[in-house]
Amino acid sequence: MLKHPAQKYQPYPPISLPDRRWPEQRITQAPRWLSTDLRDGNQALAEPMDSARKLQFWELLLGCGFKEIEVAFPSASQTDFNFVRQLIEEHRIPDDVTIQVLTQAREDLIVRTFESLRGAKRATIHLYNATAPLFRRLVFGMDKAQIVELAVRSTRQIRTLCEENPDTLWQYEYSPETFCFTEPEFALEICEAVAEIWQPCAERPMILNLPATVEVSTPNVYADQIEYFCRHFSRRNEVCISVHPHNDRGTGVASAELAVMAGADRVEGCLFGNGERTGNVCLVTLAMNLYSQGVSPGLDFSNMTQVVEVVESCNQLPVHPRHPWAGRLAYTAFSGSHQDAIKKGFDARQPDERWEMPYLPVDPQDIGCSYEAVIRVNSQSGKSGSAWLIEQNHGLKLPRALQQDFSQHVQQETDSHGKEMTQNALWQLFRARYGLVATPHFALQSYRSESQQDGQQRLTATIAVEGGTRQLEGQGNGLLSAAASGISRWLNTPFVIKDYHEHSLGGRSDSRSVAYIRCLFQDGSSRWGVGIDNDVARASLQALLNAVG
Ligand SMILES: CC(=O)SCCNC(=O)CCNC(=O)[C@H](O)C(C)(C)COP(=O)(O)OP(=O)(O)OC[C@H]1O[C@@H](n2cnc3c(N)ncnc32)[C@H](O)[C@@H]1OP(=O)(O)O
Ligand SMILES: CC(C)C(=O)C(=O)O
Repeated sequence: MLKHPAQKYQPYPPISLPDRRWPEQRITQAPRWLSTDLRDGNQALAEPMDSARKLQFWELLLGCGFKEIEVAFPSASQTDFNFVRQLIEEHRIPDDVTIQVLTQAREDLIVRTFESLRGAKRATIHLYNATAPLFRRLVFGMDKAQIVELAVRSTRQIRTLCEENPDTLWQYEYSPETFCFTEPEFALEICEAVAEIWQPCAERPMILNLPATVEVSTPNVYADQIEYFCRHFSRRNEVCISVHPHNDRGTGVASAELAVMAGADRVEGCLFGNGERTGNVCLVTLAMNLYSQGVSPGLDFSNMTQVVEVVESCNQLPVHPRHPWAGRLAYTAFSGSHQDAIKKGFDARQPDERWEMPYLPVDPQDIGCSYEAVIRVNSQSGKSGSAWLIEQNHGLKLPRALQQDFSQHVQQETDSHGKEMTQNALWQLFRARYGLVATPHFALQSYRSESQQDGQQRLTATIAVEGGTRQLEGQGNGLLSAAASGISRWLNTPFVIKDYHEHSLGGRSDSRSVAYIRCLFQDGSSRWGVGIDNDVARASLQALLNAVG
């Protein structure tokens, strides 16, 4: 890289709009959406979609609720042409959906484009030509007037062809490609000239699409350009202003949002930001950003996992695991303090309340995800993460001190191999540590307890130990203290019960109880045991045996 990049690169001059109004605006309703996955997305793939993949993507877009879909560049390839024919001839286009196709401003290509649309009930013809100085000079070798004439001539041809095919409800879209680095006055001039030919009105709808073909400025500059255009375009009320942000600087989403604040009515983009170079703006992100603010996006991503799978398969490109809202790690916390806050959030949550959840701006269930992936455990995790998983998967509500104790074992384990602990591995570790195994070291077989006249309990129990059995006898002011005194004598190890907790195990079909006991030994060490049984007394006694076993 250069030490002095200014010798090679310069910023595009920002527009002067000191009385800009967009910073005060709020987005309170969704814009019109156009998916260009099957056109701009498709043209950026190493292997463009065949008709089967296009059809699968088309069905997905309909399922998500898109009403405007750019389906092809019909004059580009037979595949694209045939796809448009297939949609029309097989009556695959719902009445409330408009297909859109793109063409260059070239007579033969426009004719071919119209051929592809024969018989369509409604369609948008999308014409583009680049307007920026660099492209005028380098690509077209034309001056401003010639560039305007190119757009005007093609618009006239398109209008004539539309009039010759009155059975289709036509909409016209014109894109001054490279709008974002075209002189603002010239972008206005060429759009005025095109609109003069088309004569937009309710019967002849028109979209002016102002693309950030290559994202070259900060999003506020793009917003200024859009606001300037909206304020100065003479037929503003007769046209729909659309934006088409690319993502070269990684700020495509911000550009689109600020452009909508600046007056844009419509946004073109692709699912998960596929498209030329670093992609088109991601429509999933835009829609979910609105949703997270309580604004209905008019698109449905209730089954986000399926949307990701279909898009990955059609584009043959992966969706990044940390992609906003949709990546498989987008709702996952590995780190301890995040997990702790999330667990507290879920513990405090009341049904039907407004969503207030630390680190989770939307409820993963709204997009079809379970809470399972919300917390995953590795060496960065603390007590709450493991406790959450044990509770979610097995219904055990671990007392705080046991959470801390278990967390140390988890930490040792994850530090030893440096990897994530699966939910199963976590549960196996818990069982092994606290005695929830098929044959505990000391296993309660049977017990009998009697209340004495002096109020004391007398306990007699049979314990399976190392292949044999052992009789245990003890007395105390309750069942557990009777067991503790018997065990102390038997093992010749004095200890006291420091913690005792029990609860029933959740669901109606589950009548079991779980007991948690911590024993404090004379040398200051302490150990936890856990017992689960249909009988709460048996659960407690086994928990005690597990703590000392
Ligand atoms: C920003 C965007 O995404 S725009 C959409 C881009 N998408 C695509 O290009 C995908 C489909 N394109 C294609 O299949 C081909 O480019 C075709 C069929 C359209 C045209 O193919 P070709 O005739 O071989 O031309 P080629 O691809 O080389 O295009 C360059 C020519 O078109 C001209 N051109 C480029 N854009 C336009 C336009 N919008 N209107 C008119 N002419 C244009 C160029 O000036 C150049 O002309 P020249 O050969 O006289 O110098
Ligand atoms: C054709 C236009 C809208 C385009 O794709 C772009 O400018 O990126």
